[in-house]
Amino acid sequence: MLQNGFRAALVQCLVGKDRLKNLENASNLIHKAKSNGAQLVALPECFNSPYGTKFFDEYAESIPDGPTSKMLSEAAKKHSIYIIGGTFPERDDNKLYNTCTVWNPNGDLIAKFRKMHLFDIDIPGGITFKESDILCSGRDLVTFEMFGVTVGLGICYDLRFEELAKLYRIKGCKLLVYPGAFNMTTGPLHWELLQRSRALDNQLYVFAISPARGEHGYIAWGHSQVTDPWGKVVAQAKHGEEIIYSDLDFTECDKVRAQIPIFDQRRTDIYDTVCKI
Ligand SMILES: NC(=O)CC(=O)C(=O)O
Repeated sequence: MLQNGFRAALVQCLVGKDRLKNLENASNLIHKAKSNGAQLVALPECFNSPYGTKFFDEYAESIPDGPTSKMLSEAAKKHSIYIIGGTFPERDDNKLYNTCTVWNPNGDLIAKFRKMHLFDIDIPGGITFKESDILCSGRDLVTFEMFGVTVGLGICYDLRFEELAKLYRIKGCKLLVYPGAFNMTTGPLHWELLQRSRALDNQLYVFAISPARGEHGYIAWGHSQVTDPWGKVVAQAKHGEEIIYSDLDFTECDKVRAQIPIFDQRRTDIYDTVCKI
């Protein structure tokens, strides 16, 4: 255990159409990350299925009953680590969600976050995507504790919404984790910039974990990334299958917060960010 934090591994796995192969591959990469000292392993958005509205229904599982939950729970327990299980389509009460699950070293499900802002965009000549054709959006901010640190969850498009990140900062988070699959249109300009912005605005670590870039269907940008509370990119993957590691030191959050105290300097007498839950 590091003195002021822990070692994290971001697993940028390649995802195909075969659910069981996807699970086996993720499980092998989790094993590898643990062998390299990871205490937290994080997976990408839609790691058990291709990313696309036509796939969500077919690959959806109820949580924690399906094979994807089972693999994540068993891997967390076997390796005695925390796992942020990327996302997979969740079925609940005949509705579908894009959902992130978190598992503790006993294999228990300790958090579940449903994508709050659905990815509905239309860039002519670039990309058109409408998650809301099939998915419902989540309504809850979700945090959990690990090694004394409060962690907040978001998924991909949620990264674009500063209000969500600010609410997590207000709730005491020092790490925000976004499994995400940006694409070849938005990825080059926005992926790194958005993560650095959320990290700098809120003076916390940000993780974003992408699938590796495939050749068919929705092409993910890749470049999974760790950004520190100063807004510096401290680890970044290329676009293929890869694991990146980062030794986190949460005293960096305390330092930047003390040295540049923007949180206490906010003019909440003029404006405010209100958490309604
Ligand atoms: N896939 C997403 O949810 C978001 C994305 O690709 C983008 O915001 O760009």
